[in-house]
Amino acid sequence: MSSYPALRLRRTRSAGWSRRMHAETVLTPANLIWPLFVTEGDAVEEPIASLPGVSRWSVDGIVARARDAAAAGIPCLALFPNTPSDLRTEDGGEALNPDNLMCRAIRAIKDAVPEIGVLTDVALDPYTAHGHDGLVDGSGYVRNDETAEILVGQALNQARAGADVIAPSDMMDGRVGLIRAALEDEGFVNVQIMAYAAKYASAFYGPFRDAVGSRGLLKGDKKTYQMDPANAEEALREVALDLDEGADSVMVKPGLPYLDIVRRVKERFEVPVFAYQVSGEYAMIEAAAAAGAGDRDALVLETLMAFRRAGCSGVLSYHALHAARLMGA
Ligand SMILES: NCc1[nH]cc(CCC(=O)O)c1CC(=O)O
Ligand SMILES: [Mg+2]
Repeated sequence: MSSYPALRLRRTRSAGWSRRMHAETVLTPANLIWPLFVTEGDAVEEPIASLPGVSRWSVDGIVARARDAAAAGIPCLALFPNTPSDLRTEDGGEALNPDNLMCRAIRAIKDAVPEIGVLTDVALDPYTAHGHDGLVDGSGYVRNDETAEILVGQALNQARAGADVIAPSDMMDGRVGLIRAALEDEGFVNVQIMAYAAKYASAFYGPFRDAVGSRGLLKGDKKTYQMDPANAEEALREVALDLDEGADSVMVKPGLPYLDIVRRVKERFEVPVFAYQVSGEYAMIEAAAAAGAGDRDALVLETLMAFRRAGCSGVLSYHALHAARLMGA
C-alpha cells in the first residue's frame, strides 16, 4: 500500500476543499506591512515612474492610505520620506528635526488611525546630500560610529513622534544596541526594534531610490556597509548580533532571491523573521504582468505565499493593499 498505484499524492489535490484542508501555510492580511512614501504639501500625489501604481503622498494622503490599510486588515505601515532637496545636507541633520516630514506623518497617522502600527526607517539616505545612509569621510567611506550616534538621535526623534517599531536599515555595526539602550533610557520600553539585520548591497533598490529622491544623488555604491550577495554565513552572524543587541525581530532584504537566508535564519534562531519584497521585485512583477508574461494577482499572491512558506512572519510589500483586498474578496 505504500507505493503507486495505491499511493497517489494527486489524491488530496483533486478538489478545492481538499487542497484547502491540506494547505500547510496560510497567508492573511496580518502577514503584510505596507511601505509608503511621504512628500511635502497638501493633497499631493506624485506617481513614481519606476514603481508603476505607487505614489508619494502628502501627509493627508498618507492618513487616507492608513485608513485603507486598516480597513483591509493590514496591521502595520512602513514610512519613508522624500525630503525636499534644500533640506538634504552632508550630515543629514533634518533626520533629527522633531517637525520633519516623517514625524508629522507619524503623528497624523497615530492621531487618526491609532489601531495601525507605524514602523519607521532609521538611516540617513533620505536626508543626506550624497545619498548615503551615514556620514561620509573625505575618501567617501561611511563612518560607522559617528553615524550610529546620529541614528540613535533619529530613532528617538521617531519614537517621540509615536513610532511603534524602529527599523534601522543602515547596516552600521552596533546601532541596534545603542538604539535599544537609548529607548530604555527615555522610557520607550514598548517601542520595538525590527532590525534590517541581513541587508544586501542589491541591484533591486533602484525604484526605491527614485521614490525617496536619492538615486541621482548617490555617490558610488553601498558595498562597504551592505552585505555581499555571495554570503550566507555572514547573514547568520549579523542576525545573531542584532538579536543579542536587543532586536525584537529581524529582517532579510531583498526578498525572493534571498529566501534561503530567511529559511536558515528561521531554523537557526526561531525568532520572528520578516522580509522586504523590495522595489525592484515589485517592478519586476508589474513589468511581467504588463508584458502579458503572467497574471498579476496570481504572481502577487504566489510570491507572498512563498515568503510565508520560507518562514517569514510577514512581508513588507508594495502590493500589500492590493493583496490584502484580494484575500478579503
Ligand atoms: N536605507 C535605505 C533603504 N531602505 C529601504 C531600501 C530599499 C527598499 C526597496 O528597494 O524597496 C533602501 C535602499 C538602499 O539601501 O539604498
Ligand atoms: Mg549588523
